[in-house]
Amino acid sequence: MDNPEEQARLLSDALPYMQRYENKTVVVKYGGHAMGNAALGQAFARDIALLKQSGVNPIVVHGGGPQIASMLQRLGIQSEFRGGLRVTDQATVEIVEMVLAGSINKEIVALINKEGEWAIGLSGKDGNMVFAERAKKTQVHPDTGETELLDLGFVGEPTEVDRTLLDLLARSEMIPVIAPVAPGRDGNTYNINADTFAGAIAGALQASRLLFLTDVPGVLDANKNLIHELTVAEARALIADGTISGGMIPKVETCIEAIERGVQGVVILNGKTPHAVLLELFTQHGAGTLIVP
Ligand SMILES: Nc1ncnc2c1ncn2[C@@H]1O[C@H](COP(=O)(O)OP(=O)(O)O)[C@@H](O)[C@H]1O
Ligand SMILES: CC(=O)N[C@@H](CCC(=O)OP(=O)(O)O)C(=O)O
Repeated sequence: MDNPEEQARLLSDALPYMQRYENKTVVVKYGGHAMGNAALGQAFARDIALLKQSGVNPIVVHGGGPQIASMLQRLGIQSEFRGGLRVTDQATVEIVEMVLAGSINKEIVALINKEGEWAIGLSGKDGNMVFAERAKKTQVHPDTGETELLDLGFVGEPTEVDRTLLDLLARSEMIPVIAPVAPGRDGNTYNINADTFAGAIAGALQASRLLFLTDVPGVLDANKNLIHELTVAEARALIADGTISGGMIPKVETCIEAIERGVQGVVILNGKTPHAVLLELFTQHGAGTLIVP
């Protein structure tokens, strides 16, 4: 773009938004489906670097469901999902930790560092940041109609979040990049759904924004049109009437919980749109669905 007038207009439109988020914490959940190709990954890393350079305190929580699936397949380990969560035995949790806290985490760190920033890769285990307990998910048995506890193995729910390390990093040049794995007080390692993990971190930090980068433009209505803004009550109604289904249910439920914990606004947006994070935070109309109290 060479037109100086257009450049000036863009800058003057963006500046008030940049000031609005100065010194504010923004948690970005980078989903495995949003990690498309190398160019998109670099555009994401650039957005995170630019947020830090604009005075925002960005925190990245990443997933990696598809990447875990392909590694399990390569190793010949069967895997299944119940209630949207991966049933995780001892062999699986070792692979989950290896893929999430090992390869994916370091790839994202390297991409951000390539943009001239100082990212640091962590999991819930570092600095006693997160402790988890065995997830207590229930489902209604299709034959008996009784509510039963799902046996998901080492799938965890965050029960304690200590913000000491994250507060320290916020005062430094470092950008935390966190894998959703955490220890239990029982000595086990737990696999935590990345949306749930990001919600817990954003809640503990009372974040200004929590962004969920996925592979759809946001929450879609019954006619598949993007809904730009939803209240908690409207979101609940869309779950109840079936407009929101599948993987979008736990995502929207996590949004609602995060708002109830004090996060000011949660956005679901398409991570496959280049520079989705910048467009969401620094333009008037944003890019996805904003869920507000
Ligand atoms: N109302 C809806 N609006 C948007 N997506 C929906 C809706 N209902 C169900 N979905 C599904 O939810 C999916 C996103 O959830 P999920 O696959 O778990 O994302 P991620 O892996 O990024 O965490 C979409 O790809 C879409 O198929
Ligand atoms: C318990 C559980 O299901 N954990 C997820 C963790 C990764 C994740 O959530 O990744 P996405 O955000 O890319 O889906 C898993 O094993 O796939």
